[in-house]
Amino acid sequence: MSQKLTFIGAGNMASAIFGGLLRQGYAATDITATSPEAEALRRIRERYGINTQNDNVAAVAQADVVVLAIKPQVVRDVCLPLCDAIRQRSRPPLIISIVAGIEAETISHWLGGGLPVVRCMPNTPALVGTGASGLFANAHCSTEQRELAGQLLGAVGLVEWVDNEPLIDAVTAVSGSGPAYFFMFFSAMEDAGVALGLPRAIARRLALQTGLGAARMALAGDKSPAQLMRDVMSPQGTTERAITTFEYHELNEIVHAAMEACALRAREMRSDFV
Ligand SMILES: NC(=O)C1=CN([C@@H]2O[C@H](COP(=O)(O)OP(=O)(O)OC[C@H]3O[C@@H](n4cnc5c(N)ncnc54)[C@H](OP(=O)(O)O)[C@@H]3O)[C@@H](O)[C@H]2O)C=CC1
Ligand SMILES: O=C(O)[C@@H]1CCC=N1
Repeated sequence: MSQKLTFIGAGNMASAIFGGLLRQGYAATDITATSPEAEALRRIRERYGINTQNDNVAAVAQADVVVLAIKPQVVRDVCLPLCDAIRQRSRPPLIISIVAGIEAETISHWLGGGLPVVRCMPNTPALVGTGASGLFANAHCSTEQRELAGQLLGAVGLVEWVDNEPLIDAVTAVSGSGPAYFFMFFSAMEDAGVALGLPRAIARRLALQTGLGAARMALAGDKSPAQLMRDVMSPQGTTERAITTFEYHELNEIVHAAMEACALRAREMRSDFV
């Protein structure tokens, strides 16, 4: 994979992906990131050793792959000025958009139309090589471009393809935003552990290790998470009491409502920011 990658935007998610790629041995000299903030670019250069640019037009000129890693609010204003630079290319770059909500066709249109676009919904654990990304390729993508996008995101974690673009909103609700749900749950477990008398540092380590162990165990075996939950519950034991309490407070309904709201917000962004 010696493709020239340009990240438009060098924030949380871009640095999680290029940080993960660098950890996998991707050449720093093949990665460029852009930002309007000179100070942000200096920090990125110092920390990651990649190329930086404050001129998006110049940064896309030589790129094989352009990763759009800016906020949905600014994506239109960032894309429109890139249109000429992309049109002038004999072979247009592959566009990978990680922007929540905004459709591949809209992005292609803003960049000049008829472009190969892979919409990707990654997540921040990409930074530690344990990301989970959902990908959708538009009809202009070649098999090689699909494979390239899969390899790039695959270097930082799990890749799952969907063949229906609206499903990217569902991916956003499960894995794109998902790390935040677990961080919230870990934080709540830590606080509850402290309330029960544990030192905070110990409560945190126990909660995090338990999450890691539970995920590893579920991934390693054939049992469903629901079955694994039942396996922990001894009749009339402690876990049963905890699970009954979660059920009484309708945890399942809360999770459904939160994830529906998440997917709905992704859909709303199409009208808010287009
Ligand atoms: N964070 C997450 O967990 C995930 C985010 N996403 C998507 O990734 C995208 C980026 O999110 P995230 O990384 O969290 O956001 P950040 O705010 O951390 O990063 C966005 C970056 O874009 C920069 N930027 C703003 N304007 C321009 C411009 N004209 N040219 C180049 N760069 C510019 C910002 O610079 P400055 O700060 O100076 O304005 C900032 O560094 C979003 O569209 C989001 O939907 C997808 C999956 C997960
Ligand atoms: O909150 C957001 O809008 C982005 C998209 C998925 C995760 N963060």
